[in-house]
Amino acid sequence: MIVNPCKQGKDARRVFNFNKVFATNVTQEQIYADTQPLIRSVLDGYNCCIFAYGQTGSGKTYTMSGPDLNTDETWGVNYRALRDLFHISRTRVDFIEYEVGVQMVEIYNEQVRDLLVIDGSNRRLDIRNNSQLNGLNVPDASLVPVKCTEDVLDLMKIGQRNRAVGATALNERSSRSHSILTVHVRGKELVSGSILKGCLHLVDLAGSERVDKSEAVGERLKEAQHINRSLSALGDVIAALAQKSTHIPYRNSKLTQVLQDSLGGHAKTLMFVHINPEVNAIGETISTLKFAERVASIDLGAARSNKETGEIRDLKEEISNLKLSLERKEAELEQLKNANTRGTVESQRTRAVSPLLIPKYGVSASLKPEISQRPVDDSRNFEVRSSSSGKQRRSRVPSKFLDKDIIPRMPFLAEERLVNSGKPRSPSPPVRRSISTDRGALMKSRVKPDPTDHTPISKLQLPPRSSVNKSMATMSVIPPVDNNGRGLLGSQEVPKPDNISEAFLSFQRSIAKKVHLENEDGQFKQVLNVRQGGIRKSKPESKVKAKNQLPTRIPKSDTSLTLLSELDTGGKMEEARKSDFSEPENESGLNVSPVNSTLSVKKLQRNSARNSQTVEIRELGQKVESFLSLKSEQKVSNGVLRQPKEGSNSAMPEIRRSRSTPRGKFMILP
Ligand SMILES: Nc1ncnc2c1ncn2[C@@H]1O[C@H](COP(=O)(O)OP(=O)(O)OP(=O)(O)O)[C@@H](O)[C@H]1O
Repeated sequence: MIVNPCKQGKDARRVFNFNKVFATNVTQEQIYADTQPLIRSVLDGYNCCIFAYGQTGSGKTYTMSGPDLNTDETWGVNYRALRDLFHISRTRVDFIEYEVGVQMVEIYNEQVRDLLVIDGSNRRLDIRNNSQLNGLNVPDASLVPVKCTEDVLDLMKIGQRNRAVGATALNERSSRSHSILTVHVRGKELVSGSILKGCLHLVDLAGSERVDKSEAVGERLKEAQHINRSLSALGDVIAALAQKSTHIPYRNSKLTQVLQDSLGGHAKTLMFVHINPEVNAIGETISTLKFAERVASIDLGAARSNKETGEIRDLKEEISNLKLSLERKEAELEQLKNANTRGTVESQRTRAVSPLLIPKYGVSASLKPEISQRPVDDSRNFEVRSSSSGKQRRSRVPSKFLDKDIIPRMPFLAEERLVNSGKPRSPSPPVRRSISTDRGALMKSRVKPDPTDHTPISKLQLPPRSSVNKSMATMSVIPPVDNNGRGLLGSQEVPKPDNISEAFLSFQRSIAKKVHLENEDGQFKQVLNVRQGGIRKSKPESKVKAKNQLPTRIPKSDTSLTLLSELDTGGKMEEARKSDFSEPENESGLNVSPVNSTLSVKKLQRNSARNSQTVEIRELGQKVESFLSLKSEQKVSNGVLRQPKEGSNSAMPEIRRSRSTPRGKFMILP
């Protein structure tokens, strides 16, 4: 209870609640007695923090360090704590092996300085709040191992000599900085091998002061401002912690940064609050006690021991090793990605150059489907189909589509620019030009020809056109070439109908051989049935064989063939089929006159002319008409209808050619 003698009644009394109140007559040993459990906790692997707070001249340094180091009776908490620490560690020597190290820093004018230096250097130190450092918030500060109390005393003397102290009106030896003595303890349990890590922060804060009372000017005033500011930041942190705020403003001062783990972590924290018993200091006393009351309301939760069992340590080591391994793998993966990106771009260009790798209709087992099927000049679509991710897409995009942002950074294209400088470009169309330019560049980079030879890609000699007279299966691997023997690289052309017709005619011949009609009349009927969409009904075997030869195209082709045939002939073709053309199989055909047959063929001719196959259908009509005329003449002359065994072979190719027309046209549809 604080009694203000200047006031009367209730206003003169203020009551505060604390864990312990020490009167002016208590000894240093009595004060330390309540602190000792924390020291034991440090040896058990806990982090602890003891700091002294109060206005200037209130006795903080007296409590923490003591007035005289030469007399152990007046030793403060720091020495007593370390003395106890060594004493307790010695009692555990059979179970735990301890190592103790000491750091001592000060925060002066918002700068962290090492107090355990003997060369007088005032090096600024950085603060790193990392729980892995286990209290080493200032890792660059000197960490001096100590074995006994004498070692600690020697270090304390060094630290006190280095600490900034100045005389003010309130304290002739006023601490102008916050002093932090950190004791690091590491214990190893001899039986289990477990590791205990604890640290103890012993903090002697600089005292808050009213500048008008301390009469601080100049450097003292600046120090006082820094001190008050940092203590205000400490008050903000304490208030935020007390209110369980989501944001704790640790970073507002070096002091709160250094003490972050102790204030808001899993440490055991004790605060000595010093007040000045003088009546004229009652204002500062009441404000200090209010602050202390707030600090006392903070619930830090359960403290946590830093004890690592053998398993945990092994797991941590394993995690650490895995992290290192993962980092290495990621680095390797990154290198592979970079290499793959370069390789893919080059490979893409390589494929574009080779005529064997870009057939429009060919199928190569070594190629991916999207590559073999893509239209050569549709590189953008190809890219979309062949890429599953943006990265791949970017790496595989042909350069002509990305020349605005990627090409300038590619060295081999820069090389190309040098090669092509001063040379006119190929006169080919724009689309082909862009493609041929890339290919030409790549060819140069791969083959390394004579540097004076800058032949455009459009003039490259590609393999000559292969024969198409074998079968459709061989046709599928034919490199696409035009009539001049050049490859169809980058061209939007489609093969000319003549070539396809020839190729398809070869295929039809092959089909015809496999069907192997026994006689020419059978062949004749076969042709007619095909023309009228009846091949599936009359000769299902031939269709099956055809399917076996064309695994992908035939089914579609057959369907379309039927549709096209019906479209070509219409219902009138049915009449033609029932009339003269079924004559060899139907005895009633004897009644059909040549005139009717000719009329039927002419009707077929007219219907066909309405469609796109006019020329070939007309030719077919003419051939059949002449053939029927010949038959009519024979029939008239002999009076008996004979099957045309002789000479029919010579006419068959022509008829087959007409049969192949719709199928061939279907095949070249894109
Ligand atoms: N319990 C005490 N018994 C006797 N003297 C004391 C006691 N506490 C403090 N003093 C004396 O009061 C004076 C100021 O004490 P001290 O320097 O410890 O105050 P401080 O809070 O550290 O001040 P500052 O914040 O300015 O550093 C000292 O001369 C010290 O000897």
